[in-house]
Amino acid sequence: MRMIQRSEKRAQDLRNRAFSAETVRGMEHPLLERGVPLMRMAAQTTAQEAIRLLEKNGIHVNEANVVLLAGAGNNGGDGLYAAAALAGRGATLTVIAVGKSLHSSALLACMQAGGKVLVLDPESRIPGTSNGFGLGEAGERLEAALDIAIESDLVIDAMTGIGARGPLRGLPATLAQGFMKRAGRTDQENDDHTNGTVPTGHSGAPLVLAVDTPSGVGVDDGTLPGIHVPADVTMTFGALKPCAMLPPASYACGKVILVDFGFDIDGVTPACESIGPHVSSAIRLPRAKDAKYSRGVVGLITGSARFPGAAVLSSKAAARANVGMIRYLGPAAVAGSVVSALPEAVAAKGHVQAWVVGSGVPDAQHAQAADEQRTAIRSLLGNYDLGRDADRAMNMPPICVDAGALDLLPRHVPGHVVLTPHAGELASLLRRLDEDTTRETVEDSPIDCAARVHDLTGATVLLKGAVTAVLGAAPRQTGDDHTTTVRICGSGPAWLATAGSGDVLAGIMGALLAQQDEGSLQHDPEKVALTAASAAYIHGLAGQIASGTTACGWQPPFLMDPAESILTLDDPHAGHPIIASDIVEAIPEAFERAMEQAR
Ligand SMILES: NC(=O)C1=CN([C@@H]2O[C@H](COP(=O)(O)OP(=O)(O)OC[C@H]3O[C@@H](n4cnc5c(N)ncnc54)[C@H](OP(=O)(O)O)[C@@H]3O)[C@@H](O)[C@H]2O)[C@@H](O)CC1
Ligand SMILES: Nc1ncnc2c1ncn2[C@@H]1O[C@H](COP(=O)(O)OP(=O)(O)O)[C@@H](O)[C@H]1O
Ligand SMILES: [K+]
Repeated sequence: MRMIQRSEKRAQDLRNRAFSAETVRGMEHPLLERGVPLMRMAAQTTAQEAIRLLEKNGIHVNEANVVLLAGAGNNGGDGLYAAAALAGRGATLTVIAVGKSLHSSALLACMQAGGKVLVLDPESRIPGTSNGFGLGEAGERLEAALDIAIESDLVIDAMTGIGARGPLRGLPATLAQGFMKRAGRTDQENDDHTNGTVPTGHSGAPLVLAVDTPSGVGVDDGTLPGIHVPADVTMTFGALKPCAMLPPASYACGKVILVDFGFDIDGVTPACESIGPHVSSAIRLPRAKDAKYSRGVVGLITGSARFPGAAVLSSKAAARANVGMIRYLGPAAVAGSVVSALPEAVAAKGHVQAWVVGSGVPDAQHAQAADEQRTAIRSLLGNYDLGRDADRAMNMPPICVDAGALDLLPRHVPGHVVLTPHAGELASLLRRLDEDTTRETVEDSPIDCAARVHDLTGATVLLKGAVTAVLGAAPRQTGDDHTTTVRICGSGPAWLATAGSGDVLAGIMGALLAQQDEGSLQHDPEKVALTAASAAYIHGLAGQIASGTTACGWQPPFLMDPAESILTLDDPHAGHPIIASDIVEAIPEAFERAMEQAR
């Protein structure tokens, strides 16, 4: 098989961009026209990974019991050829046919290699198998299929790939439901399997290898619309699909291996993108002629008598994140704590290049009627109200609106207003905008909900989570009156879920906004989104450094060439607990690493 020619840039683009199913089909087309055997390439690499995965778990392929869940489409075809290769290497193979038909030549290959086929649909017409059984027998066959699947070493899920439409239905849904129940696998458990680690021997249940996409995930929108089969490893072909990048579907993919088919992705618009490779463009290196003011000044109205720590953490984080100075402008008592923890902080008014407001400030529900901080923030945010004075709003410095300031946001603001809610805060924001939303809705459809807030307010929205999503405006395309880019950042380890972590992010955000050339963000929402995502990336990297792990919310996939044999995939160190102050300490090294990664 031919080797793929791949520049470093193409490798980065492949690993950090995901394309819709339709776009992927468009990229497959010219290769299929030229007779490139894509299905064989997909199958061969899948078989290789199956062997590696089994061996990693102490099972040699010729002793392995493998079950293939095969759908009627080409995804089933990929799976059948892969399974045939495993049977050819001595594995005991059972094919469970969930559709009315199977890819005929791939099925033949399986049968010739000694695979047994168990058909579940009484109305199926599959050559070489017994047809025409009744509903009673169908039920028995389903039970038998589940028994075999649960007792196997490896389940290869080839029910649906990019041809999936809507939630899983019919026999694939029933089978998935039964399998998940017997395996005792919950979504929660699979969340724990992300972060680039392959679980070994989870409660004796079989390993799961997904072909192209786990069956049941929302391929294009990254949702989990119903029952699905979470995978330990997903082998995906040609290019990443959004489900391998966007939460919550990305959590169901496990470790992702992308087989490079040689698609020409240059100039093809991705559906979503991970920030990784672009972070350094948001970092302004100090210059010979710099003085502290030209490196950027951050103004903070954060913390409160109740949460003075948030003022300290956000100020310290901003001060460490490559700016010339920070101004702390909260109440005198809190300013005292800030200055004693950070003598570098200036507690006096003056010009700033970016603002951070709201971290550790009470929201409307918890504040006293005349809360000093909220009054100051309300008055500052009023300047960003496009409905009041658009010129003024456009000329204000960029601002990070966090936590308690989110409910003070004017209805229409420019893109250089960056909101940093977590799921609960985004739900409250949507309710304030008259949308009936709960935290659960946001967790189920985070991208959709964040896009909604961006559409309704105009602000750039950074929704925090294990995978953080940034929704901001994209350059307008001809014919479109509005487009939105979806950027994700998955550099943060789960150790970041600790009190004050969000305050640290807000500080880093203010510092990154402040160090962009003055006036450059106000008319460049694309750059704002990139800067916001970069702040989340550095925050995540600092979390990795502080906790001693490289396991994180989203890892770019491993790239594999069809001609390659077996990859070595190391599991990351688990790391150790941290407090928010540890993240602050690690910020300078995170900057260094981000710049090194760009070289
Ligand atoms: N083009 C190529 O040569 C290459 C393609 N490649 C591979 O092909 C895959 C795409 O193949 P595809 O287009 O055949 O669709 P596929 O994912 O098999 O799904 C169709 C089947 O799913 C079923 N189904 C759908 N929705 C469902 C639901 N909600 N619930 C239940 N069932 C549902 C649907 O049933 P139906 O709707 O017809 O009843 C039909 O049976 C791609 O992901 C990659 O793996 C690679 O090998 C590279 C070369
Ligand atoms: N499981 C996780 N994995 C990775 N990062 C996480 C996880 N949970 C939270 N984080 C990150 O930690 C930060 C928590 O912020 P926030 O919810 O505002 O907490 P707090 O208010 O306690 O500071 C966010 O940046 C978020 O993305
Ligand atoms: K699949």
